[in-house]
Amino acid sequence: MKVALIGVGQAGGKVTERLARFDADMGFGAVRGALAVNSAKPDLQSLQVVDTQLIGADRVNGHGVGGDNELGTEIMQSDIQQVLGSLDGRVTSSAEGIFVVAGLGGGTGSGGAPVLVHHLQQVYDVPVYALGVLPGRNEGALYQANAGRSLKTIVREADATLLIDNDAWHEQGESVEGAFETINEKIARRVGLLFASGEAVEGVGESVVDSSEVINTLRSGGIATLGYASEIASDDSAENIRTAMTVSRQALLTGTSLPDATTADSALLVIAGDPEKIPRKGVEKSRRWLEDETGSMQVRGGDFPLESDRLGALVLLGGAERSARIQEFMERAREAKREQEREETDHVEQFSDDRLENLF
Ligand SMILES: Nc1nc2c(ncn2[C@@H]2O[C@H](COP(=O)(O)OP(=O)(O)OP(=O)(O)O)[C@@H](O)[C@H]2O)c(=O)[nH]1
Repeated sequence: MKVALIGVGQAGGKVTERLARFDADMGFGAVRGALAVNSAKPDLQSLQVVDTQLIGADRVNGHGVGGDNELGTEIMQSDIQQVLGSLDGRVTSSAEGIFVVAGLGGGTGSGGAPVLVHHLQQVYDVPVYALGVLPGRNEGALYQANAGRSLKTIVREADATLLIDNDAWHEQGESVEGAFETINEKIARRVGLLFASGEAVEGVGESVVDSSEVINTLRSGGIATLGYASEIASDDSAENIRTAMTVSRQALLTGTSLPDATTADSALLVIAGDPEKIPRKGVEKSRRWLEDETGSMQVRGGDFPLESDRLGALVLLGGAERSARIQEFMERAREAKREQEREETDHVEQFSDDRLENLF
């Protein structure tokens, strides 16, 4: 799937850069243009391969919005024409979709990404998707509350929102902050493989996945998730039947970007590996298993021929917002918002509390 990427905010920019690099290093050619937009100048200066656009300089002078996502929204609204102008030539006629990438818990990305998606929808005919990063459980209340509001708005505006939970793809024991590098790398590899599905394919066969399958799976709208797992493959494809099943199961159950999200409206199973080693029977079995597990009648599938000694499974779910994980997150975000409001009232009330007398 040929895509144009726009990262908003610090996380958005870093993830976009990783994705663009992975795609270029692998020679896939799926990323057709990449731009990072931010109100913090130093964050943009640290990026090397993507083009950059500073916004809100008149309001925050290149210093970022410090987690104020309402300010992030305002800044994007005021500078939207500049951002759309910078995209001229990047969203070429070859892009089949646009992805707006952002950490939903901060300020610039959280507030700005939904506005950008809204405007892109008016300008471009191709689908506009969001790639949103949810704060981990241990991140503070401000992040949770920001992400709740941002997610609600971006889901309304985007054709689909692919969610990555910051708790999902890091190693046990690693702090979330220390793990950003690991998480970003995994996002780049997994989402990068999804984009490349149907691109740069040699010896196209009937079973090879086409990028329209990705678009059709995302047509369910709402929230999408992506899972991945791989194992060393045997040279004999018959011996890989069990491997195909194992990696498909792991991709959905333990390798997913949004843990515990298994109920979905649609799904796509991509089996990546050396075509000689991909077991047809194993692929069929895995697909039937995925139908049962997701409860979806719309399970698509296809191969992604790759030179590799491993067999990998990518599982994309569309319309996964009914999952318990999303409900749990939204409750966390609402509680964080209530907590913030209580603190604000406490701050005001502590000066009207008459247990301390005024001086005069
Ligand atoms: N996966 C991942 N998440 C990140 C990264 N950097 C920040 N985050 C997450 O993104 C959220 C914060 O968003 P940022 O992108 O840092 O904030 P911003 O949009 O630049 O907004 P301001 O700094 O307030 O202007 C938090 O939930 C972080 O955990 C990163 O490199 N990778």
